[in-house]
Amino acid sequence: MSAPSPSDEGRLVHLGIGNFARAHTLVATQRAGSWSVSAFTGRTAAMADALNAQSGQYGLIVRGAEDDEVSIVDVIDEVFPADDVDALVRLVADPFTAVVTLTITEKGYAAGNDPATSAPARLALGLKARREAGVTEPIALVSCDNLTGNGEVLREAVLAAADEDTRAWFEDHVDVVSSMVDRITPSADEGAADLVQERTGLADTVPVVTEPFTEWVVEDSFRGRRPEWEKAGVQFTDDLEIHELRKLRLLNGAHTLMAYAGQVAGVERVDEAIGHREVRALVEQLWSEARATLDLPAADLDAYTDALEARFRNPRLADNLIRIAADGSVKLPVRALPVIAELGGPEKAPGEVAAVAAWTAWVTDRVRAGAEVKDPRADEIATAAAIEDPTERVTALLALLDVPAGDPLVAAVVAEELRLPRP
Ligand SMILES: NC(=O)c1ccc[n+]([C@@H]2O[C@H](COP(=O)([O-])OP(=O)(O)OC[C@H]3O[C@@H](n4cnc5c(N)ncnc54)[C@H](O)[C@@H]3O)[C@@H](O)[C@H]2O)c1
Ligand SMILES: O=P(O)(O)OC[C@@H](O)[C@@H](O)[C@H](O)[C@H](O)CO
Repeated sequence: MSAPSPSDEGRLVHLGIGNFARAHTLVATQRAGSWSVSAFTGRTAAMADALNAQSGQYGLIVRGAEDDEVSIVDVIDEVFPADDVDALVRLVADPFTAVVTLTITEKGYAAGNDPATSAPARLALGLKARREAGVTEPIALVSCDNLTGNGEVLREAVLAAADEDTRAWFEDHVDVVSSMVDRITPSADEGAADLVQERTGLADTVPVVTEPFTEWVVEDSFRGRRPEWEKAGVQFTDDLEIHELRKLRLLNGAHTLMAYAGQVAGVERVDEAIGHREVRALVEQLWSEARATLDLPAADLDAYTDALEARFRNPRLADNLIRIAADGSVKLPVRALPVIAELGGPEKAPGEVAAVAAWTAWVTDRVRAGAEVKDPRADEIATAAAIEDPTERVTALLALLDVPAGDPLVAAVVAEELRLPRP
């Protein structure tokens, strides 16, 4: 860990320094070279303490189907806890800072206007300070979360929390950039720290395990400085939407379905879920529906889903379904429900209906077993899942996804729950 080097061309501030940013966007930033990185945790101080104790370095294990490649990533200058709002305000106001990237999870964008609990609100305070400091160079805010139009979602969240003068200043001084990110990054397994120590000598309490595949497609809309991410294979485009939809509907859509249907069927990992005959059949069905909404050549989509299947089958990645199962109430409304609507209703989209039914069945099983459901609406989910009558229970659960009572999806989900594979 160090101060910015005199040869650095700018500073990137990252918000939400979890596993994914350390496996993907920060690796690309290291490869681009010549940029200083300051990072913030999303909520607790734990990752800041851990990374600062090892000078910002960490081990990266790229886990292929056959073997591991281990290296040290050394791109971070300093890590701050999320509640160090003064540090964020100082860094965003500093003209040397030109880019802010975010991996704050989907729910982080709906966290409201209180800087104590909302990253977009903290960013709004930083932008206010940048305006007051008279900085003229545009700063780019780059969302790297799994949301359609993630830049637009970020813009709305920041503007909702900003004061009137900053809102007026925003368009001329802030670029909000959407991006599609892809690299499956599970939680590190217990042997990861030993492997890093053995291969690199680094005593690492927070190693990262990821897959060999990596893709980052970024909207080409920066007016100010940015890292030369092209050097790391990043693609820039004027038409991001199709890249986003392809990835979110085929990869994340299948992940979401497997997360719930796989656990309901009694398996724990993604490779087990895709290897489960009936769960795999549901994934095939969901893919055929999602493909019908994507304006891409069939051959490209075949190649994409074939590659996805191989990635899901990686027997060494050990990606636990419970990781992917978090926050269903936030993801299903932007992932499954739009495909159901675009295809003309539940009867036209049984694979997407299965994803919703697998969620209602899974949360019901968890609540009744007294197990945790990680979700910003966990309390409401617990109340709804405890209802005895299946139609009333599904109605109450789907209301949390903004599906009105009496919608045809309710009956479709009640029926589909009974067809889901069980152990
Ligand atoms: N892991 C992957 O395979 C992967 C791949 C592509 C994209 N992503 C995106 O990255 C996000 C983070 O994934 P990860 O693997 O790093 O998870 P992680 O659990 O390792 O890290 C999550 C980060 O988000 C922060 N966070 C959580 N809730 C927040 C909130 N309400 N407000 C602000 N920050 C919050 C956490 O503090 C942490 O820094 C995902 O939600 C997804 O949108 C992940
Ligand atoms: O939290 P989600 O549902 O957006 O994502 C969970 C996984 O699908 C996700 O982390 C993938 O591993 C990732 O999107 C692959 O690039």
